[in-house]
Amino acid sequence: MTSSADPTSETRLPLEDYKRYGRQMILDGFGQLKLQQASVVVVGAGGLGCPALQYLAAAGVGTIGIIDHDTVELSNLQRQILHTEARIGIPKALSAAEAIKQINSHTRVQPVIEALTPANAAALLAPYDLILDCTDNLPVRYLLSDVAIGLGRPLVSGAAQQLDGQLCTYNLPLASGSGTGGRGPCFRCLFPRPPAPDMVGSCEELGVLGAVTGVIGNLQALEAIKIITGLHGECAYSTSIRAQLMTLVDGRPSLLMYSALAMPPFRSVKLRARRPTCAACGDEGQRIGGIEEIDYVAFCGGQRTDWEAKGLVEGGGSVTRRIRAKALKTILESEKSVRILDVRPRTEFGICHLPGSINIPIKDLVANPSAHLPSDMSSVGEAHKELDTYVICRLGNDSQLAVDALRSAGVKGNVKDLVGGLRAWAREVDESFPVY
Ligand SMILES: Nc1ncnc2c1ncn2[C@@H]1O[C@H](COP(=O)(O)OP(=O)(O)OP(=O)(O)O)[C@@H](O)[C@H]1O
Ligand SMILES: [Zn+2]
Repeated sequence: MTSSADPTSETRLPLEDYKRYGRQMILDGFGQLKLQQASVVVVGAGGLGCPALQYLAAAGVGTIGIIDHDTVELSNLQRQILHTEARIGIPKALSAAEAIKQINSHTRVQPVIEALTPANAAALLAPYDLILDCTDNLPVRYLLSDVAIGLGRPLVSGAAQQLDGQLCTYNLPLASGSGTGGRGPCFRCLFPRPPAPDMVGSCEELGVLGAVTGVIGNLQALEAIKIITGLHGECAYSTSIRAQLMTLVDGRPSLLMYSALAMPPFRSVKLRARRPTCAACGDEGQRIGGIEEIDYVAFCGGQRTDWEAKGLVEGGGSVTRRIRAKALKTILESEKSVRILDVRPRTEFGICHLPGSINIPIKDLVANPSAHLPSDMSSVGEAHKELDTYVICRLGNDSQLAVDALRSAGVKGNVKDLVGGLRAWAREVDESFPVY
């Protein structure tokens, strides 16, 4: 009998593993033992983390860490496929751990119910060979990139929103002689400055299709498996995955972009080499300093409080320009004629809307306010036409922009927007109104 299916390994796999993993072990150059000896940490057990965890566990990664502070909600189940109706309300890290143990009872699963922060990141991530960024926000993306450099770990980063996604591996060890300083670029090399906060939206605000996060999460697991097993390039077989990572990877990293409706749906952009002046990984230039001291949220332009971000409070706007749901209800129940302008996209208006409301999507309204107004609103100044107007949207942010646009177009009369949007309407006035 031969000593092992992995010709260079010193240790043998348990007998049943030949059966379990045989389909992948016969792939050219595949190192099952390396997967078993590897440890991978997945930060975020949401839309990307769930599919990634599922494939990592099924493929036989020996140790898997799961870091997430959040709990399972009903709105997660459309895409966060490891969680179930029965586990709503329990921490995602525990729910995902339970699910992957059912797939592979041999996996050592290490759930951590904590948010990754500058203070705890290095300690939480250090035990692992490889890091997967499956989170959904920019401050954590920068934090993970900086910590990955400090620890010398590759960082497989995914992002998905609406029908699009991106995949990129940062700090990837390159084959010697590639002239790129031994490692691929970090996130800061490519994005030294974060985009303006207004350019960044969440899945809650912009939407996302579950199968799209599935595509990117799967690709993250695949990248991790390629790096660990040596499929990424010429591999000097070693029982120590960390030692191996220093030498094995061949080829330049690239950014993979996926767009479900495009043809072809995948595009790949070769990344520039590591920037010598990068504040995080560069040899020259200013260094970022101690990670624990960095305020990543402020670096990314600050963060509106949750309440403000969700449009539930007045924010900077004047109170006289806004109305609360209960007050709007009283007005609608009175004899007074008013105009309700709903500025959500047409698809959302089609899902549900208030009776008698008119739909003018915010994009159309802002692009050319006077061209898209209801006909009686464009003839400004005629007293009898000056109906009171109430502008509504989903969360109460776009409606504020719409009021500004209407005023700048010269619309007079009483124009207010609904604080908290239709979300507040459902909560405060009509519980039967759909929340989405
Ligand atoms: N600093 C962090 N540490 C650990 N986990 C994080 C951190 N920041 C974000 N996450 C997690 O990353 C995951 C991102 O997944 P996703 O966006 O699909 O979920 P979500 O935030 O529940 O979605 P939704 O926007 O619909 O509420 C979430 O589970 C979130 O809790
Ligand atoms: Zn860098």
